[in-house]
Amino acid sequence: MPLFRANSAFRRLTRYIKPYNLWVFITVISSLCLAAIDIILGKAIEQMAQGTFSSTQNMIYLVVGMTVIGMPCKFVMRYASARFSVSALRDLRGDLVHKFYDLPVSSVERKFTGDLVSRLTNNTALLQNFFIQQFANLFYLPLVFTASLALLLLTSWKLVLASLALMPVGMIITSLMSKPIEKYSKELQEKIAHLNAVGQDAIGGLPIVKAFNMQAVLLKKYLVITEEVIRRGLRLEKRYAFITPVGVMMLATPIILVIVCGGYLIQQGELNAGGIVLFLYLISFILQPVAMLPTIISQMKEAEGAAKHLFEVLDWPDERQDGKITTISQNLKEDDAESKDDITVVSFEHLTFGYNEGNSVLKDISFQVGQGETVAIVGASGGGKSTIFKLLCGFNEPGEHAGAVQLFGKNLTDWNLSSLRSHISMVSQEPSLFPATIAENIGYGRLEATRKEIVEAAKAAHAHDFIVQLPEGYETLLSERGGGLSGGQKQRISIARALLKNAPLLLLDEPTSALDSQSEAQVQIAMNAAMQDRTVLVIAHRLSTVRQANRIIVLDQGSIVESGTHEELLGRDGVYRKLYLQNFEGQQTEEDGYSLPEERSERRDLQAGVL
Ligand SMILES: Nc1ncnc2c1ncn2[C@@H]1O[C@H](COP(=O)(O)OP(=O)(O)OP(=O)(O)O)[C@@H](O)[C@H]1O
Repeated sequence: MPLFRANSAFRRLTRYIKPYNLWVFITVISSLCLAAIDIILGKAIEQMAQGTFSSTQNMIYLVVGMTVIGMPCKFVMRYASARFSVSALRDLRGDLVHKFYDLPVSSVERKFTGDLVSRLTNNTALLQNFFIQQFANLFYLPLVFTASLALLLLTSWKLVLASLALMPVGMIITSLMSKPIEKYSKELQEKIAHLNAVGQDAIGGLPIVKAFNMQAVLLKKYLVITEEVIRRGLRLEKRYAFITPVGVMMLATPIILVIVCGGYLIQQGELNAGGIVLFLYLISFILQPVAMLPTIISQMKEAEGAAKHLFEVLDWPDERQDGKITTISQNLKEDDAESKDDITVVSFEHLTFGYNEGNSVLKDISFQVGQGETVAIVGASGGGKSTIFKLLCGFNEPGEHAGAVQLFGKNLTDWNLSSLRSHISMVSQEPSLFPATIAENIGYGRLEATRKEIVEAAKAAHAHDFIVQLPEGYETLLSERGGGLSGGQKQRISIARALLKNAPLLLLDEPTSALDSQSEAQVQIAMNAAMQDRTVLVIAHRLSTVRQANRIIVLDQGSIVESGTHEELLGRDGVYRKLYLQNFEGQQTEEDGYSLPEERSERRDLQAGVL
């Protein structure tokens, strides 16, 4: 049967159903009981019509008895099939979410979020509904069909043949018509996923959409995809519409044939009235499965399409799970003070890296960051600053012969990625918040942290004061976009999270978004707290940050063109000086509270072109 052919999506689904075999068993047993009840009643009706049943009173007892047993059977059948379907699909959803976390960041970046969410919600719902609605039928219908057919064949094989003569024709037509349903359904699911992606992005990017008056353009795009969804949906529905009258025809014609041909057989003395009554009662149990067959086959194909779409995700390659290094080597431990200053936390050795073959984003990069050092990376947009961070977090990995990246003295490729990340705190340019309370958002930095530690981290990040002023304080529920909080407040929550994690290496991507000067000053203070006594690599956009750094690395189109302290670099007539003149000189450094008097005069000097 194609349903469970080797490696088919349904076969893979059975793995999810297996743990709930008890509920599957209950579903099967209750559906078989229901089939048995129908057959017993059919037999009794035949005997009644033939006048061979013991008494009318016994018949009533039998009908009432069967109904009393049948009703709970129906309940159990429906509940048990829902029970195993919901449980199995919950596990599958869990595996999918787990899979999303196991996927390399680089491969998820290329996918539409809406598409992944749609697979997780729409496709699993489709499968769940199929199992709830049709699974029991897969047992009930064949049994009731076979038993009814056997009884009717024993009564009059001629009438069986005559009444079901057109059945094979209907089945062939149905089978031919339902063939493309699986393909159509998969294509529809893909389009729905695309539609969800566009819809989700419209909601996520609402401020920008409005600010740029992009509503009309995006709405048009949405409507074009909606049209496409409708077109594909209707193409699928057309198939169902073709199949439905065939089903009706298959249901109606045998009954007419039973009456016409049965009457003829009675005239010929080959059948009695009881036989006709039995036929009219039992034929429905033959016709019902046959009439439902097209729907079941179509829904099955649709479900198979959805399952394939899901298993496709589960088959995407995972991020590597190997790597024997799981902790910082002994020489980095606090108590080993001797060589502390010589310890290299980050080391890039002649690293060349590109996202696409033949297109190097980083070219022959070499630099080191020692323990306790703060190193700032500066450079024009697109120069490769964030790519360095992505490499350090293992989101992307360098090729085999393209130089080396070492963290805490070990090659990136030898590190177990999850362990490596537990040694790194990261604050990204855009604050990343999750749909959870503020306390939870900070607490994600260290799951075992106590409330006291969370509050301390918030205080250190200068977030505590505004948090306690919120009506629900630390229990304020945030949306994933942190609605209700200012940009600077969101950033300080992200910094508090990084502070709580207290990892030995801090990667800090300074926010460039226009925060008002007060917010910016507070974020700056929070950042300084985070940088205190830590090894920090910071993508710097602010003068006060570069001035604090022990060393500045200047990236230009993927290459390190200069490196040194702020003063050293200003002394050279190089890229840094140009950047300084372009970007830093206009900054309101007085407001961040960190500008030095000589900085202001220096700026005047630079403006006058003296330096
Ligand atoms: N996932 C990716 N796939 C392909 N190319 C990428 C990817 N991410 C970045 N790039 C490219 O790599 C180059 C460096 O990007 P990167 O984000 O590292 O620059 P950046 O210096 O951090 O820029 P900015 O200051 O604007 O954030 C750019 O040309 C960018 O287009």
